[in-house]
Formats: sequence, C-alpha cells, structure tokens
Amino acid sequence: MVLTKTADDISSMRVRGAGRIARTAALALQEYGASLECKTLAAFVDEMQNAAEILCKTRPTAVSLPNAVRYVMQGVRGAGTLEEAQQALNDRATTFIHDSQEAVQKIADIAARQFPDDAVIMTHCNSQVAIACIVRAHEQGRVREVYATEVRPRNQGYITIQMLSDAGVPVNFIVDSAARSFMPKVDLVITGTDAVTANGAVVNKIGTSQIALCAHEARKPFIVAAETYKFAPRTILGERIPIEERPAEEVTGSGRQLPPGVTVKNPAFDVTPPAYVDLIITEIGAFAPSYAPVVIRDHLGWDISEFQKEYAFTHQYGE
Ligand SMILES: O=C(COP(=O)(O)O)[C@H](O)[C@H](O)COP(=O)(O)O
Repeated sequence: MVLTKTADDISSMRVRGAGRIARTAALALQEYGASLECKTLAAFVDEMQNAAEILCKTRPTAVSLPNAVRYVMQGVRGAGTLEEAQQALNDRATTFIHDSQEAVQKIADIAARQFPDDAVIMTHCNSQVAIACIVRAHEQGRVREVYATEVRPRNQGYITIQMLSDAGVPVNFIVDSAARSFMPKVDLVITGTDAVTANGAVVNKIGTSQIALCAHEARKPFIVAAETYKFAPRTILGERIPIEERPAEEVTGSGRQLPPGVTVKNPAFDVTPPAYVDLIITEIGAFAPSYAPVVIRDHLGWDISEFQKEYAFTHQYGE
C-alpha cells in the first residue's frame, strides 16, 4: 500500500533530502486519499489524519515534512463536504509539489548571482537545491570547480559528485575532515538545510556546522539554499528541532566488534548558529538569517493564533 511503502522509503532513507521527502509525502497523501472509499467526510478526515500522522513520524528533523503535510491537510480539515475534501486534497498536493519544484529553480537563479567568476565552491551532503544553484552558475560559466565532502556515515557525497559530474561540473571529492584544509582555496560554501529556526539557525547534515565554522574563520561566505517550507514555524513557540539519532551500525559497519562498554553516537544533523550563516537564499529572495521570523510570519502566513492551532494540530499528531 502506497502509504506504508512511502513511510518505509522515507524512514529507511531510500527517499531522502528534505525537499524530496516533502514532495514524496504530499504525493503519498494524494494517492492514499484517492484510494480511499469512505462514505462520509468524518471517515475520510479520520483516515487522512492517521495517514498524516504515520508520515510525520518517519523522520523527525526535516521540517519540510510536517510543513508539506500541514499544507495538504489544511484542505482536508477545512472542507465542508466529502467531495470538497477530496478535491482540496488533490489540488493542494499538486500545488505543493509544483511550487516546491519551481522554488528550487527560483533559488538557483538567485543564488547563481552570488557566485563570483571562476568560482571554487564547497558543498556538504547531497542537497538538491544546493546542487541546482551550483549547476545554474556553472551553466553561466562561473564555476571552476567544486569540493564535495564524503558525508560519513551514509556517504551522500557520492550522490553529489555523481550529480555534479553528470552536469559537467569539475569536482574534487574530499573526506569530511579535509574541509578546513581546502577552505583557503574556496570562494564560497553552499549547502541545503532540513530546517531553519526562528532565530536563523540552520539544521543540516552532521558536519555542516564545522564547515560553517571553517568558512567563518577563513572569511568565506557560507550560504544556505532553502525553500521557504524549510522554515520551522513552531520554533517561534520555543520548540526545538529534534536531531535524528540513527543506528550505530551506520557508523561501525555490520559485523565490526566494539570493545565492551563503548557506545556509538550517530546524530544525523547538527545546528549551525546564525552567526556563521552569511545568507539564506529562498524562492522569495536572499536574506540574512535574522529575517527568518519575517519569512515565517509574512510568507508562510503564521500569526500567533495560527501558531496555537498548529500547536494543537501537531500534538494531536503525536509529535
Ligand atoms: O542534510 C541533507 C540530507 O540529509 P539526509 O540524507 O539524511 O536526508 C540535505 O542537505 C538537506 O535535506 C537539504 O536537501 P534538499 O536541498 O535536497 O532538500
């Protein structure tokens, strides 16, 4: 069934990266809703709320996931009839997926203008939107080469170097611990994000904050490419972004024996403070991190009463 398969694909990381996770969840809700044979609005809303809950629990850090689910589910929850709910679900899922893909292209257009001529770029992890920015600048003849990190333990760097190579961008593949060594050669660093908090902190793949620190030390701009649905409204209420802790085997490999008493820590993400972020580029413009509350309020349209409703909504979903 589409829902359990999608939930499994996301939690096992067959589908990964915050943007893809969000679009895949929207599509799963759409397909699941279309497959239901409910006779009443109440039954339909109930089924859809269960589905939303299952999807939201798959990965805890990427705020794109609850944001996408919330956007799609608002149509279902606000409907007066079963037909209206079905139509709104379908329309909203289609709109979210379309707007999300369009946002990536808009961000690439804006970000490419930030790249100097003959730019040497560093990136970390595999971000679809960061790669779109690099490729756009390369198409404009302004990228000399990219330093892409390996991204232990899941090695998403291999996906990045494949995508950049396919686009004809010259790439240097480096281990994560080489980031500081190569920083002097770099003109700017660009990454994606799983969540931007109300104070402009950026939550992204583990190791991002070390690279941002190196960039800051070397006076190199650290730029984050983020669709607006990566901004986390509930952080205005003081909620923290949970950092996903993944299995020890990802670090040690299967079959590797550790000495007794040794524990493995494997957080999948870390937090880069706003002081180390020079620019956040969204589909509605490029801003300093301090602009985050404005994006949340004016663009995502969250007023405080909306916050309270969302608070009830997400808690109803067991987050
Ligand atoms: O940290 C990751 C992926 O982590 P994981 O591999 O654990 O999902 C990416 O940088 C962001 O999700 C942004 O990606 P995008 O720009 O594609 O949304």
